[in-house]
Amino acid sequence: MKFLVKEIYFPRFYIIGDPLSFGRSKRSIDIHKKSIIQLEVVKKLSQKYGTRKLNGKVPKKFCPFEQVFCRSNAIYRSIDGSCNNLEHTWYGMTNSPYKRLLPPEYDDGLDAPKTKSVLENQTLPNSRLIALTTHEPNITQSKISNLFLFYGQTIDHDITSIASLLDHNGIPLTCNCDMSGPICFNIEVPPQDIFNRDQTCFIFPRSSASVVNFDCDLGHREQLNTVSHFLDLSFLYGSDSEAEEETRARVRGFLLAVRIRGIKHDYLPFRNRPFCQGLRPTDRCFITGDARAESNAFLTGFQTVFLRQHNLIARKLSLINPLWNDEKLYQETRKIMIALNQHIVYNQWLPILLGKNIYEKYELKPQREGFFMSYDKTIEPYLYNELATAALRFGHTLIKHQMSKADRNMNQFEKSTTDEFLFTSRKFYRNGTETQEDYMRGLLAEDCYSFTSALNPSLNHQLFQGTVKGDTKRFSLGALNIQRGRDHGLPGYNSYRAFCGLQRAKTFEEFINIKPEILARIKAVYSHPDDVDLFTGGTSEIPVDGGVVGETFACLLALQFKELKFGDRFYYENGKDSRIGFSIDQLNEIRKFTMERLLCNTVSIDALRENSFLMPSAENNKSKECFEFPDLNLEKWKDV
Ligand code: HEM
Ligand SMILES: [Ca+2]
Repeated sequence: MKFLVKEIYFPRFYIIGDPLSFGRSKRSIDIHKKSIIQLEVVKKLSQKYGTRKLNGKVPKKFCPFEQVFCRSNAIYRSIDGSCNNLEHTWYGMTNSPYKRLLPPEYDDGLDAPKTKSVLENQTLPNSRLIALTTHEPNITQSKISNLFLFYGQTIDHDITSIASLLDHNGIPLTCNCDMSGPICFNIEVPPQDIFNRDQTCFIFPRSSASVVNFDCDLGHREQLNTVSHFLDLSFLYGSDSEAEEETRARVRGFLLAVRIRGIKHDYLPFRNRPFCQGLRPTDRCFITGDARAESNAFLTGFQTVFLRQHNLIARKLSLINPLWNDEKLYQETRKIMIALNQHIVYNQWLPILLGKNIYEKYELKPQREGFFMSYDKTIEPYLYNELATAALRFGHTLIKHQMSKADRNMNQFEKSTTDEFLFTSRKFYRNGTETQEDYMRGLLAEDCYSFTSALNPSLNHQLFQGTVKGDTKRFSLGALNIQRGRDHGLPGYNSYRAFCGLQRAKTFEEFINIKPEILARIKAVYSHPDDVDLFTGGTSEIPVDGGVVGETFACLLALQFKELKFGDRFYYENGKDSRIGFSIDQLNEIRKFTMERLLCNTVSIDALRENSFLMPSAENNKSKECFEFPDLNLEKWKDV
């Protein structure tokens, strides 16, 4: 095995030891500190003046954000998303706060996690009790492939990573069961939890705090997104220049990769061993644009697929344009890659997620020809807090308890439970190089669960059991998602129903798009319809016609992806600025590209279903040879 360029000593590191604290960025430390000061002041002011709607700004000295200056003639996206919007240069950039659809409902109106029921003097039910009652596992089948699901996670990692609390050295703050107060919002283990009787709590460090926006308006506790909010493949290229530097090979536009003699595919490069903390000394972990790439084997597979496709395009472009230097090759390849991915998201993934009606209503479908001329600079292309904390987590309910790998003939083998796929990068090389291909083919060969509130037992009862060295603590993903919503002060599910034009329920029975057997579980644990948490209510809905998720999540997701399209100056179809966009010939090449072609190029595979996001049981989804899926003709990028 050899590196594309020599192995370098990388100063930046990710610690793999703490599975809850992925959103790490040293910037968040300063932002958190200043935001906490601001919150204390705002709390005092609101006590004194009795108002929660405070006008005014944080004094400049205490505002963690500064003006972002841009080169007006830049023709490529910046690495952190800044300068996308030329009037509001910070819109959507790395380390900026989430925005919200509805104002938060913190207990004190500003900062304290939500614990109160709408019923006087009552508290919300324990998050773990809800997870036990309503997210109880069951077995379902679907027409959707695991590929659809884990591509979803890959997309999520492009657009959101909630900042965790870090100490001044950048190490995540952790909690123990005796701690409470500003940092820990632990979940008590209820007596009904027969799976976790040996624990007294599930630890829960709160998310890092931010001021409410870049302008530093006085206001409530907000949370911080540590990746660029745009769909710009930041999981591959990084969300800041440090990460970009790590991942680039600085040769012919390539990303750093490992080549193995006699094998045509690239592999993710290794991080030097001292930096794989939490893993065993002989284990290896990878350099990628996103710290979470290690968190499960399928996600690592997708990271590898995108790395391979980047290097394939860079290599071809360097032959077509021999005079282009590394920088030009890298930037042009990155631009094409981001476009290909946006095309797959908008053309193939979203219609399945949302169903035809909502997909069309929100104008998400790419055009068949011509340029898109509706870029709107007034849109703030930020992630909504509600999406990061609830709606984009829809995928958690689709993850099977057991998943298998598949060989070249798509025969499944070696079924393993969810837990066995987590933090398993070491396995990728242990049995030769086929392992990674096997995981990717496994995604194609199997369906995921259908959308119900159920979470598989590994996730709901024993998350991370045994995956993290020296730590036997178990978590519950259901409880974590609910608690995260409360940590962020999210209003209840009923408010989002109303936001999306559904009826606001006055009684549980008015949740008419929730199946009676699920509703019975909700009623058993909640005292009032307004108390139902967004994750729980959203995942309990019957899926929309022809889509994967229910009506409320579909509405939230559609709105988010609409804004990421209309509010992204570099959206691949945008023809308003010819200096930054593609030529019409190039754009038409991108329009030919599909997820199937991506896999044919990057995974050892001979044939694929016409729509690999769907199982063969879906109508007319026949298998096709790879050569039948067109690739883009890079000659259209030849300099003349
Ligand atoms: C084996 C697979 C998976 C595991 C073990 C897992 C586990 C987790 C955990 C522990 C968190 C952090 C929870 C918190 O502290 O608030 C998280 C966050 C999240 N997960 Fe998953 N997840 C998996 C797959 C997926 C999939 C398939 C999707 C979507 C299709 C998804 C979407 C998300 C999103 C959007 C977040 C929030 C990310 C952020 O903004 O920080 N996950 N997941
Ligand atoms: Ca991004």
